[in-house]
Amino acid sequence: MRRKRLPRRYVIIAQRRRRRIATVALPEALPMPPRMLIVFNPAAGARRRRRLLAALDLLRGLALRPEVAETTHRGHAVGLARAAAQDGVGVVVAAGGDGTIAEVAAGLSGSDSALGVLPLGTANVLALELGLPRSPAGAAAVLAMGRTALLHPGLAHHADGRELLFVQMLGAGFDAAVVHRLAPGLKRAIGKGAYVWQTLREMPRYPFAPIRCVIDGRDAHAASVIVTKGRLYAGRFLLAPGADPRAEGFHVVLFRDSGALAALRYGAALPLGLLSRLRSVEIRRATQIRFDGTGIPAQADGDAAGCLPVTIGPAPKPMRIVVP
Ligand SMILES: Nc1ncnc2c1ncn2[C@@H]1O[C@H](COP(=O)(O)OP(=O)(O)OP(=O)(O)O)[C@@H](O)[C@H]1O
Repeated sequence: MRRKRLPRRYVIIAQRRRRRIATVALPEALPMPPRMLIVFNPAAGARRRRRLLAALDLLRGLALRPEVAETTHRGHAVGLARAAAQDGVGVVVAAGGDGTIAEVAAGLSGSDSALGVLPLGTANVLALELGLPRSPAGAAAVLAMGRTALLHPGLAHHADGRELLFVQMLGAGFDAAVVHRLAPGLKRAIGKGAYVWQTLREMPRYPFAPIRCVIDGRDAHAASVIVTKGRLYAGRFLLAPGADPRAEGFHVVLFRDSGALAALRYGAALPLGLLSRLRSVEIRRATQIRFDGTGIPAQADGDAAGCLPVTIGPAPKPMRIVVP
């Protein structure tokens, strides 16, 4: 059967075995396309190169001519994005997972360039948070439309003067220990299952040393903590109802109980969406946070981020992000 040709203003956003299953209508006149750079992390997620090519096909079909730069090492995306912003590139797209998005966002921080996202990572939490389509074609259609919203990243200050920008979350304690010890090869091979495996391995050996927290000037203690910009964690799991990366401030999730059994309880409550209802879990809204606890690991947007102490506040300026 011959397939009917759609007018150019329609974009196929999902196709399975040559059968079109969803389309999206673009506005009659697309805005003048800005210069676009796609920063591609070949180490993120799985089947990423094929998915990148599918997105590029669609963007080129819409007369967009994105350039592509491939990262060669951790942290490379920061410099690539910064150079593009200084060169006047209007949209810099992070093609990878949350770690790549955070690096591109750090490079764009303070500039007028917008952040775009092609979700090619393992968990893609920010993409889920913002309702970005996971299919390469759908994400490309969003980039073509060019609608933006404000994103309010967080900035972590380490004791040695290092600063680290994060877009989704910063955790300290047990979940950070899991991230620190996770083998990248295992994550590439089995995706999110690698986190479950590593969590089970860490439970009996993590020492659960107490973390001293100062949250907007008020003291608290916890076995583990997560400062989050968004509602979700590790995919679609509900962590902090009401949080939104497009809003200012943070939600601080305090896990008060320590030990392997408590970690197991939290791990079981998360996929059931019950974490925020546990009595030993407290969620506070805040704008300035400090965590102390020498040697306790930290993670930011799913990547190892050194150890405590760390002070967290908002990034100096919000940034624009391309959204559906
Ligand atoms: N060429 C590269 N080789 C190895 N690692 C890289 C390279 N480029 C970037 N990285 C690092 O890869 C790490 C993982 O990237 P990213 O977080 O985007 O993917 P992911 O972990 O699969 O996705 P998610 O965070 O959504 O689960 C980041 O720490 C990033 O700095």
